[in-house]
Amino acid sequence: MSAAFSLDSFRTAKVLLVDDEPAFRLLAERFLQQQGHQVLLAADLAQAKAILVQQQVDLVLLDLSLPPVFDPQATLNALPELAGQPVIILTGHAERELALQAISLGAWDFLAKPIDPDLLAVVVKRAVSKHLLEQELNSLKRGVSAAQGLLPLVGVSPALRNIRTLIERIAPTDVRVLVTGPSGTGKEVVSKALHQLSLRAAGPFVSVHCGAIPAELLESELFGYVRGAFTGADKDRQGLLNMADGGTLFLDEIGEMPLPMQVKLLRVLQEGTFYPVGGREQKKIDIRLVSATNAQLPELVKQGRFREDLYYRIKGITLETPALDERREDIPLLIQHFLQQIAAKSAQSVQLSAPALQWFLQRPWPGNVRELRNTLESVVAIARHGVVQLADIQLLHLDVQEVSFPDVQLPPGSSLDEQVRQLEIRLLSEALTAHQGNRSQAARQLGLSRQGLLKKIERYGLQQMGLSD
Ligand SMILES: Nc1ncnc2c1ncn2[C@@H]1O[C@H](COP(=O)(O)OP(=O)(O)OP(=O)(O)O)[C@@H](O)[C@H]1O
Repeated sequence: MSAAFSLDSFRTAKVLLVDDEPAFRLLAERFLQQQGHQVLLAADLAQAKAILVQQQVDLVLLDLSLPPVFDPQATLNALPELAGQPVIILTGHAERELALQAISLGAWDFLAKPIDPDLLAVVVKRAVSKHLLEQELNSLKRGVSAAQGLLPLVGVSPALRNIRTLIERIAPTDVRVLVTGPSGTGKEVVSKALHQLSLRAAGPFVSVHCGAIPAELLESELFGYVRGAFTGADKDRQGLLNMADGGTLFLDEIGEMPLPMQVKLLRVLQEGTFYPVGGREQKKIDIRLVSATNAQLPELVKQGRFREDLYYRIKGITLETPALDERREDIPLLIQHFLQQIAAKSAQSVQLSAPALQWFLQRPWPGNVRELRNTLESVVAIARHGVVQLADIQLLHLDVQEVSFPDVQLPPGSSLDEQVRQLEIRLLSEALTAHQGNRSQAARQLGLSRQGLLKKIERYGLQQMGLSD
């Protein structure tokens, strides 16, 4: 095991002790401090929740019988609100049944009072170590994704750079995000990146295509149902909301959600609770909501097809993924990225001949990145000897005549600097794509020193191209 995982190298753990007996609090506090933990004290649930709003702790020690009602069941009902760190239940012998129930509700362990200090020390250390390890793992995962520059989100255009920066800033928060843009521009990729870089990365990412599920099924799919709720419901079934608990719920094509369902979703977002279809037991969930649409939601609001109150609830921060034709400098990188993916799947290298590459670079892509990817996959499938020729493309696209070299179309009205930047990116990525990411060969073709090429690669963020020496 690497040094990064050694438990001794972890920071001091924060333990929150919730117990109404002042003498027990005092003794337990001293004992836990001697064990090297930092201790926070609360006499009831309200105090405990107030502390948890203010700061993160690594463990909660929770007495079941707390003021003002001293009802262990009431304390148990609050367990989901304490999720986020392990909870150890402290209980009298008579409450053993309740303690077992607590474990089934997600508590980490339970200790019977009077408490054996040695046992307390061991159980606390085990729970705290687990929590710190999980945190370490999450931060390593986030670090890896960040170091890879959000690899799944390929692109060097200003729009893509902007989206990447925003993702890095807002991913660790729970702010709701609405991703808008035409079909196939990467809205789901953006949503997944938000999840991967969030504190919820170890939790589930549940994707729901609101337009693909028939209106009459959407409610039971989202909320789940109880046995007997309708004909055919022969047992309880969890809904997608429940499955996303602790993670991210991605509502794709939210503009297609039927109005009655919008009302129900609004209630979940306002209260954080819902009832399964036919059920009486309220469920509580902790999700981060990311929604996506290719529709103009404000237009749908004006037409009365989308609730205004829901629009403002889901909007949070809006990220826009532009059409591929508005950021054509991303095309060579995307081609290289998809070629590498195809090669990894088929375990053999694939490349485009120069005319084939030009065809890809010159063509409009109304279906955006999805169309580019599908087209690439289909021409690679019919190519021979691992090289796609223009003739292969002609077999599938009868309109292919010939391609012109070099074709440098730049957005009208852009400044000279911007035109030079785009032209450089384009020529560099074309050379790198033509040589399958080999820097030395690309430098030779461009008449640059290797060092000069490396500098430009760094300046334009072209490291994403999967480079070799
Ligand atoms: N920037 C990108 N980097 C890498 N792959 C991308 C990028 N953008 C899109 N893709 C790929 O393009 C395809 C379409 O992307 P995605 O499904 O995220 O688009 P979308 O905008 O959500 O589409 P729709 O509106 O139809 O649901 C996927 O295969 C995805 O992996």
